[in-house]
Amino acid sequence: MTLSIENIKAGYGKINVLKDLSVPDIEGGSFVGLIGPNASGKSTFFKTLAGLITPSAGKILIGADDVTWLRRRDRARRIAYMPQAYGCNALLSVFESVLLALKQTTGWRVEKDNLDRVSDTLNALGLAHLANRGIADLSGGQAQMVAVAQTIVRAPEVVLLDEPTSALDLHHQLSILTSVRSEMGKKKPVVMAALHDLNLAAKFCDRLVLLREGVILADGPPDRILALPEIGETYRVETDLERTKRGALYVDARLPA
Ligand SMILES: Nc1ncnc2c1ncn2[C@@H]1O[C@H](COP(=O)(O)OP(=O)(O)OP(=O)(O)O)[C@@H](O)[C@H]1O
Repeated sequence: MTLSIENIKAGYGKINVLKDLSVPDIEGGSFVGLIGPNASGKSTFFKTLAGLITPSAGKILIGADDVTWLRRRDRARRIAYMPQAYGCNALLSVFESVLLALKQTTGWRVEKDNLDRVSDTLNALGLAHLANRGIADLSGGQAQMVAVAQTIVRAPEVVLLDEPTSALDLHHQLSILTSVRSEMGKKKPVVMAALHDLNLAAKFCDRLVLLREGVILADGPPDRILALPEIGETYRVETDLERTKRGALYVDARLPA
């Protein structure tokens, strides 16, 4: 399975945000980082892929299927989206909320298989100990990890995570992205995550797409993209790309003198 995004234009009413945006040939099983400064259009891009915004031009293809005009509910079976704001005050336990996410695009009859799938997802993300907690009573970081569970539980073909680590401490940033990667090993979905931390993006992503003002400036492997002068220009900082002793990429950023 391959996801291809071709010449998408989209925005809000007369406000044009995404200007002819193409991301071709994203192979199933790859983890793509969407990077770019505040207001560059990352969430708008995800909302367009998820069917919450209708593009004025362009195509979204999963394999040979054109899903651009698929109804939102049908599309949700194939593309799961975790928005940036995910708060919930419902009187549901964590387990129930993930089960609800699993069942929202199918009938409501719950099979044992569904319960196993919820348990497996919570286990995989290290959240089993929270299963019976009320979702309204979680910390910000716990709620964010549960939102990731709600997104990946259906094992869709495309997973869109809008800043999945913004509320997480260092340990949980690494553990949630490691778990997402290892879950990907099974069904090989395309995973796209909007990430502000370029070092995390370098560590986990196979490919980075750099967005500025609704235009893609660069698209390629992290070691090439993060070395481009466009990175510093886009974020309005000075950067150097280094390799640590362990071989990891490290973006050293500072404000211009
Ligand atoms: N509902 C809306 N109506 C009008 N304009 C909007 C709406 N939502 C977003 N925008 C505008 O679209 C542009 C892109 O916003 P978007 O949320 O896609 O950026 P982003 O890259 O996700 O930003 P951030 O990193 O700050 O989350 C911004 O100029 C924003 O003000």
